[in-house]
Amino acid sequence: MSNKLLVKNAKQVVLICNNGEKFLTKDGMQKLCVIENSSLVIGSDGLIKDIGPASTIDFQYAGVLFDKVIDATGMCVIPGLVDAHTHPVWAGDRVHEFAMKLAGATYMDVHRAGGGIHFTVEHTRAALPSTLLASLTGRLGRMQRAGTTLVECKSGYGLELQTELKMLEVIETARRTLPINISSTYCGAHAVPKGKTVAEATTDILKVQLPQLRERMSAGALRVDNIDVFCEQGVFDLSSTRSILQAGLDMGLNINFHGDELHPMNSAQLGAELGALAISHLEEVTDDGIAAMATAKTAAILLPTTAYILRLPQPRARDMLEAGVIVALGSDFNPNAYCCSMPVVMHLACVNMRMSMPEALAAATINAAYALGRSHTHGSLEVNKHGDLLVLNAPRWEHLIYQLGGHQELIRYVVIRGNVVYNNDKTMDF
Ligand SMILES: N=CN[C@@H](CCC(=O)O)C(=O)O
Ligand SMILES: [Zn+2]
Repeated sequence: MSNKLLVKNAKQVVLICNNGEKFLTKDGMQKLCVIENSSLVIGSDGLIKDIGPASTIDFQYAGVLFDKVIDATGMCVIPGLVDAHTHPVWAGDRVHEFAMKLAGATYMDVHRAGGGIHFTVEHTRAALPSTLLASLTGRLGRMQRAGTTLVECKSGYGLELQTELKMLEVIETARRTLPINISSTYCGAHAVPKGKTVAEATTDILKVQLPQLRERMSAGALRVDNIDVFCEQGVFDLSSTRSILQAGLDMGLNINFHGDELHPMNSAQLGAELGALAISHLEEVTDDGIAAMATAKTAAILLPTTAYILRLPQPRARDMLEAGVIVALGSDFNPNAYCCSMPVVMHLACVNMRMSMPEALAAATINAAYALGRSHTHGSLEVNKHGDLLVLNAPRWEHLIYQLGGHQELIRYVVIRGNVVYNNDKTMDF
């Protein structure tokens, strides 16, 4: 059988790491593994078969058949980007709320007034699965064209069994039919539904929603990877968060939840204690929380768009990095933060959170893959990992971050498992 793809003669190939690391911290994030004038081979199984100097690969593969050859002369190759936090299934946009927030309303002002998540819940409950699937497909396509090849997708705009399952089923259909890799998250505790107390909502999740989910998962109808809770004042408190996350863990789900966003809740300490794979947001995390996450190897998924749009204090990326926390990035795509682009997210992380460009790229590849439990197969260009990569029309990879909003011109090809899923022949010469 012929190999799927040869990407030849790239100016730079950014491997990220090359010793099977599952994540990078501290100095490891500063010194990414980059090789020059190199080629990469993806085999018939869609996995990376070989990476090396262009002349060596030319010699070794002389006469070997490839389904496709990309001449990457003058271009760069990086791993496909990993978006570790999105809410992409919903109906009803919130452009009107953006205007309210620009005029001074806070996120919780809008939420308490029955808008925010509640507005989206109302529209998502009423939407047909086919409508949700069509908009999800469009959004995932946009993300893919911006370089995302693995994305976490949450439910959480149902807050009751039927709509939560509808959302997870829509995500499942996307996972089975689209090329983009998906990590699916049950987020039934995204808000306390109108008319219910926290205790009632928690009981519904524990006694109704999770058992039904478990049943569908064991029947093979649904694959769900992670469990999420919005642990926040006025949403789910620490003790209800604990019981929901523990129940998810007992079902085999990875813990990956919203914590310490608007108030210090000790979410980081709770996550570390429960062995959470990741906690998102953390704008209000304490020093103790940071230390607990570093020790537990719980990844911090930082979301630069949230702090930017809501004008919140920035997450303390530098303190986390210095403490040895595994820092990852996500777009937080949702009706509040309408951003599909990880290159924009990396740019914001560098400018507003003071990360370096190598740190941002490590956070958007290997560390984001770790946060989703996928860093053994994704997040770096290493032999036997998935052949998911981007070819950039630029002589140095840093252009993808430096050129704010420039990804539409810079990304020449997006490749998933050796297949070109986006060929941007409109790219201009550098
Ligand atoms: N903070 C909670 N959840 C989302 C926002 C969801 C929404 O506003 O619809 C977030 O991560 O930013
Ligand atoms: Zn979120």
